[in-house]
Amino acid sequence: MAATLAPADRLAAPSLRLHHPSSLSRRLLLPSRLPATPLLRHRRPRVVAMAIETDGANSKPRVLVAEKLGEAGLALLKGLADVDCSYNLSPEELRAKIALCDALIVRSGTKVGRDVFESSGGKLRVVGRAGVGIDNVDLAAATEHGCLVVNAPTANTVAAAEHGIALLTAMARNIPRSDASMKAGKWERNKYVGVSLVGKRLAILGFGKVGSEVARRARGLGMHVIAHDPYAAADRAHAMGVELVTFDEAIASADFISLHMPLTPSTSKILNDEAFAKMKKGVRVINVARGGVIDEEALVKALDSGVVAQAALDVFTKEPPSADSKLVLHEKVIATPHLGASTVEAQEEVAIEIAEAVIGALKGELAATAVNAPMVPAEVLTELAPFVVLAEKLGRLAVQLVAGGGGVKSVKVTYASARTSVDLDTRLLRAMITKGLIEPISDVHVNLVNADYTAKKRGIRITEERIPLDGSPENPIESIQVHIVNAESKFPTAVSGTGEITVEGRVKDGIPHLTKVGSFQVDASMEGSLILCRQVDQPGMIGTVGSILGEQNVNVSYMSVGRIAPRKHAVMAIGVDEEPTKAALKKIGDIPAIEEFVFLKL
Ligand SMILES: NC(=O)c1ccc[n+]([C@@H]2O[C@H](COP(=O)([O-])OP(=O)(O)OC[C@H]3O[C@@H](n4cnc5c(N)ncnc54)[C@H](O)[C@@H]3O)[C@@H](O)[C@H]2O)c1
Ligand SMILES: O=C(O)[C@H](O)COP(=O)(O)O
Repeated sequence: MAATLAPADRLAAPSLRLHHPSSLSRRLLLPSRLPATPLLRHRRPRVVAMAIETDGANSKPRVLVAEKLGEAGLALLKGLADVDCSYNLSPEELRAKIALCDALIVRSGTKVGRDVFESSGGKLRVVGRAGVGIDNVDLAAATEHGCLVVNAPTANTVAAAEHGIALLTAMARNIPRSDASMKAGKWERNKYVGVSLVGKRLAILGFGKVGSEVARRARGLGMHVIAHDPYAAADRAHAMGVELVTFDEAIASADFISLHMPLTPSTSKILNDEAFAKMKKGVRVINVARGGVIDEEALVKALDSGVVAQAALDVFTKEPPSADSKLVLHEKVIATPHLGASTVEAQEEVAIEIAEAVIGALKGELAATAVNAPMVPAEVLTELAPFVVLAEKLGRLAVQLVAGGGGVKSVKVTYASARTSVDLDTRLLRAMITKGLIEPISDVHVNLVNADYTAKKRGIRITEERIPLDGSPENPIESIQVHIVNAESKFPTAVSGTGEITVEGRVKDGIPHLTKVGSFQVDASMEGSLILCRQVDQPGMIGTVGSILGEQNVNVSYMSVGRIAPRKHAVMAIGVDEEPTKAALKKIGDIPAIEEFVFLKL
């Protein structure tokens, strides 16, 4: 009985060119030779495999570093690539340069929009965001163009949290204004009376990496910390002495509100007129997340009305804000120019983290921290490597069996495995089957990033099923079957009893083997090219076909015959190293006992 797996929409999709599968599998097995940063060492790597084609065997990839990056990261990049550090590029300059670059590294100051991907002409393979927030990168456009986006998600967490606390305390004690007053020669002790933090209620909105580090520090200051985060685990919060509450509860009861969520369509302007109206009068707001999560006009009104007593802002909807920004100039606002990640230590760590991710991607090794591709644990990737090759070859084979070559709308993939679906991560395999299905019939380069997107765009629905097997789950997969549903075949024998074009493969001694075509069992190692014949099962067929190929100097790498019953019909799979001429193929087709035959490239 087949168990249905999760739907095939788990991949975001676009285009890194994968190398030939056999080289991909070698790459998947290669350990990274790069030094690990302390942070990376503590993390369990989640990875996505992809490989980059460069222009020639000796040419180095070219990396454009468009914003200042720490020296240690630059040094790592220079070990592999030609590095062009060009800062403060105009959008036109960036578009002009990008067509020459395999990778682009930015911080939050560079907008990497659709225009950038379009201008790259397909050369750009990876965008590295040297920081956390990827709201300045058009992820959909990256995915559609098959460009991997990686970020550096952990290296600046502490720096951002420390900056949040610095803003909170500086605001509460009027440090910036009293400092400015003193520098102006004044001594205004009564004017700058602050508020105490101890016992005050701090609401953290977004209890992720930065939010929880802020919470930890605020607890140390004696604050009562609550948090709102629809996706955070209550027990993790509880263990830190933080209570998770609803959004309304958080904003209505807080003395201080600190924002730590990403900017997304659902968090955009989450603090708006309506939200400010629910707040306790005299609340203080800190934002080191993204300017766009606050409706800045609404905040100015709330400051003017006294609902918000003070605001401390590191980030702005438009960066830099205009010189006459009412918000920045407001006397109740303290502002810093997006300095959350800007410590010496964080920038070195960020630079190393992003350089490693980009280099990994450029080498076709394991790229950690992919944002727009499924991330598969390294051990799973290694274990599945031979099946990755098999999966692509089965897809490639199946689509070549379709009459006309293009009429694929529905594909069913069946994995026979002793593993439960929870223990069998098939995203990589599905992506590679998709690659195999699409590349022979189009000029699109399919990879792990764009596989699902490309399939969807071409109207191909891919569903997955698992056939549960008894026995040891040590071998992840016993066999993979690719079924093309509702399609005519140019080799009708490939159509199984259920009416689908069916091919099945297994991995034997690390080598992918074709084990079934339609209802016929065969055993053919999947290398080079393949001739499939259906013939009357009679003596002399192997010799006849073999001598036609021999006359043409075509080397036969293997032959395998599968039959239903003696002297009835048989299917012969013949592996060939060279492509036979049309004349040779015609000669084979003209053998009277041959009923159907097809030549396939693997
Ligand atoms: N100012 C800076 O220099 C600086 C530095 C680092 C990070 N940041 C920004 O800080 C933010 C948080 O970074 P992080 O590393 O903690 O990210 P994170 O992904 O670890 O945490 C974000 C949290 O926000 C939560 N969230 C998502 N939608 C939410 C919603 N509607 N309401 C409440 N919570 C929601 C998520 O569940 C997640 O737990 C990001 O916007 C990042 O770009 C800024
Ligand atoms: O999202 C981030 O990592 C921070 O906002 C830091 O941005 P930056 O790299 O531009 O300092």
